[in-house]
Amino acid sequence: MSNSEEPNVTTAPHIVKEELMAAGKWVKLEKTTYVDPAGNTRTWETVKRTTRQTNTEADGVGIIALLKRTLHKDCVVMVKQFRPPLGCCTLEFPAGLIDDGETAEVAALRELKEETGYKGEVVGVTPVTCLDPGLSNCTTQIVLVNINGDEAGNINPTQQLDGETSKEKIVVDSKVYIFAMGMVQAFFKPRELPVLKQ
Ligand SMILES: Nc1nc(=O)[nH]c2c1ncn2[C@H]1C[C@H](O)[C@@H](COP(=O)(O)OP(=O)(O)O)O1
Repeated sequence: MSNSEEPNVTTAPHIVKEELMAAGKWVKLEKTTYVDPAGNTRTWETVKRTTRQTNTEADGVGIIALLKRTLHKDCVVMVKQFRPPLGCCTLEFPAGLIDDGETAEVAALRELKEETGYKGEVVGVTPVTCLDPGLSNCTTQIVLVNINGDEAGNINPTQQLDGETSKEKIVVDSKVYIFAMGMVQAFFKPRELPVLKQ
């Protein structure tokens, strides 16, 4: 009890119900009824993928692949592709959905081969991370991969991405942008935190 004798009602925020509003083959829209941190019952419009596998919390994988070659600087492999939701090309890390029965590691090596032609070796994997939590429950695991660029199969890799990409507008994926900012920071100001100026 507080001094004013009012009961101190604290409610942990939680989901009350999820109602289907519309569904397609790949995604669905739900009305999520929830109790917010102040104890108020509210609704939210939530997008979900229909493809999430039962044995994983992640919808897909993103792949940070380092191409390592003798007498070359290491390169980070990226993919330029036309993305229908944006109507233009994007610059992204290779990525894709996790198929039935796959681990994040297996999905990452398969998607890397499909999208870039490179055969890699997994060196690390993150926990499940969210992608756009104000819109969707979509999640990804980032898989770190090394590519031995001196290996015969990795010298002239062949992509299996559809069609031509345009040379016009390109939107950079936020994960790529933040990664690049981190690299610049680490290279040019390794002792300085970007927000907490010393
Ligand atoms: N939201 C989507 N709408 C579609 O019409 N089709 C979609 C959506 N998401 C995925 N896909 C299709 C397109 C591909 O044929 C397959 C596999 O995609 P994947 O390569 O695993 O993932 P991305 O490279 O990130 O598209 O799913």
